[in-house]
Amino acid sequence: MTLSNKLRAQRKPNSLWGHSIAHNARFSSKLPWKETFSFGYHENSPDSVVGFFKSTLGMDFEPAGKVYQKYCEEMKKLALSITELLAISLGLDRSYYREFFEDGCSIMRCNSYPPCQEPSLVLGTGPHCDPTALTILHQDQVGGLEVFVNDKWYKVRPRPHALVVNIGDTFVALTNGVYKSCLHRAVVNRHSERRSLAFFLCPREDKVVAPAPKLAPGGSRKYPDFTWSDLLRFTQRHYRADQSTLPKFTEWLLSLQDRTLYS
Ligand SMILES: C=C1C[C@]23C[C@H]1CC[C@H]2[C@]1(C)CCC[C@@](C)(C(=O)O)[C@H]1[C@@H]3C(=O)O
Ligand SMILES: O=C(O)CCC(=O)C(=O)O
Ligand SMILES: [Fe+2]
Repeated sequence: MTLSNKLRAQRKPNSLWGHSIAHNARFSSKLPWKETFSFGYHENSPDSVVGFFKSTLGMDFEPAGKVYQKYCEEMKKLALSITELLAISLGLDRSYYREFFEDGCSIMRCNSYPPCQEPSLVLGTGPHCDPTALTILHQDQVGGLEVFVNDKWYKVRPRPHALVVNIGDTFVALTNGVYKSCLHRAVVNRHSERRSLAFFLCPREDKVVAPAPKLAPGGSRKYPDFTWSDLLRFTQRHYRADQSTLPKFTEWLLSLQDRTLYS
């Protein structure tokens, strides 16, 4: 993407969609050493991705838009199939989460991590759990994704034709904490640019995120009901997603409800 196209596709304030360099329009410190290009995918609008590419980048990008449209269609199918396995693992009907997510608008993000002369001083993407439900990541062969397990960072080595799948915060709340979201980050290197494609499965914005009754015996709830729109807005306007997004969001939401209750 040329500089003029990056400027044309620049992410607008309070919008997730478009091109961003280090998120410098949103953050003033700990800027991520990366560029991103993000857009939404909704299977009910079959040319939404192609339309976005053409409108933000011009007619020359129609072929690329068609490729990403097809990619998103396949990622959505795969993500819904993975939710069936997760439902079965929890003793729920296999279509339980498929029905919850199938009419959602997912987020597609292209990450580019330029090489850095001082890689130990920066991070491509800082430590975080994805606020979304499920992430399917395709990374190139450069390497840089790391997960935090048992108090240590481990490299997730790239494997040709393999995808990385991780659970996000929304799925934690949907399972009342039975599943945990994966803490991860992306480091950079001195010599090569690294690229990754992240497909984030999300429910429709007005869907209420609440666990199946079977997962909250006796009404024992770890998280309040919320909509995906509530959590998305929290990450875009109030809090930079990190390893504590869900507890901080819960605190924020309950304080809002208290204020509303007693105002
Ligand atoms: C809902 C989202 C917010 C982020 C993009 C999607 C899912 C992942 C989130 C993010 C990548 C987590 C790390 C921090 C973040 C600010 C980033 O580095 O891009 C997050 C995204 C965002 O807020 O734009
Ligand atoms: O690029 C990667 O390997 C990870 C990116 C990521 O975690 C994200 O975009 O949420
Ligand atoms: Fe992530």
